[in-house]
Amino acid sequence: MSDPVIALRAVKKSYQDVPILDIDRLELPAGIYWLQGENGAGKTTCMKVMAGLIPFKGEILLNGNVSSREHPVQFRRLINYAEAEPLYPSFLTGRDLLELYLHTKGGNREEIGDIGGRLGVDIFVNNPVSSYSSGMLKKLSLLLAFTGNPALILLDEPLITIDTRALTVLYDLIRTYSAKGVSFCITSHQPLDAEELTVTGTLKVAHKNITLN
Ligand SMILES: Nc1ncnc2c1ncn2[C@@H]1O[C@H](COP(=O)(O)OP(=O)(O)OP(=O)(O)O)[C@@H](O)[C@H]1O
Repeated sequence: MSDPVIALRAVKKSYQDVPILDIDRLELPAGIYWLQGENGAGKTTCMKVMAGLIPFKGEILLNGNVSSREHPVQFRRLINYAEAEPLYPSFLTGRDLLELYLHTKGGNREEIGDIGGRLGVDIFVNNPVSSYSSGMLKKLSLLLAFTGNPALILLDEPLITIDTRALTVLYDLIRTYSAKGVSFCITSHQPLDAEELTVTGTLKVAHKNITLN
């Protein structure tokens, strides 16, 4: 059997000594996962931990052997994260950020250009992000999440604020990338459209733990 795309081992996360996550073991085979939980349950914290963006105790393995502890650079190259409410330095343009991501994460420039066009990011990509609406920021963050060659893409509340045309494009992108072997973990308080996406499983965050159904 193939290695899980992500495996959490004894992962603990606290903020100022307040425990938020305490996950003994979680292994996810490749697929598309819907991460559920009440407000404040720890979904965003879990994504930031998985993405290696905030300190935590324990270890996470990607593709069976890339360790958050031992191979932090390789680890971050294999996982992309789009925030629920993205914030970028206001003086940068979307193009600056895109170039930075393509430079650091790599990936197919032509493909990213095509996705930018489909999401409608190309229209405003040369403007400073300070001029973006919340939906424009969201579209940019989603585009950035598809740069590089990730094994796993974490999308935090991707359905909110984007228009219906972009939503259709996003569902199509998730299906296409999933067919190419990329896994997804998606938080959404709204149900994911079952006609657009077949999820592999649902993950529930509650009582500091995550369970897979
Ligand atoms: N930087 C921080 N400092 C202290 N506490 C934090 C911090 N970020 C989050 N928390 C706390 O951690 C808990 C989990 O927050 P988190 O944002 O992960 O929840 P969530 O499941 O994503 O919630 P929501 O559905 O409302 O977005 C909450 O109790 C929150 O108050």
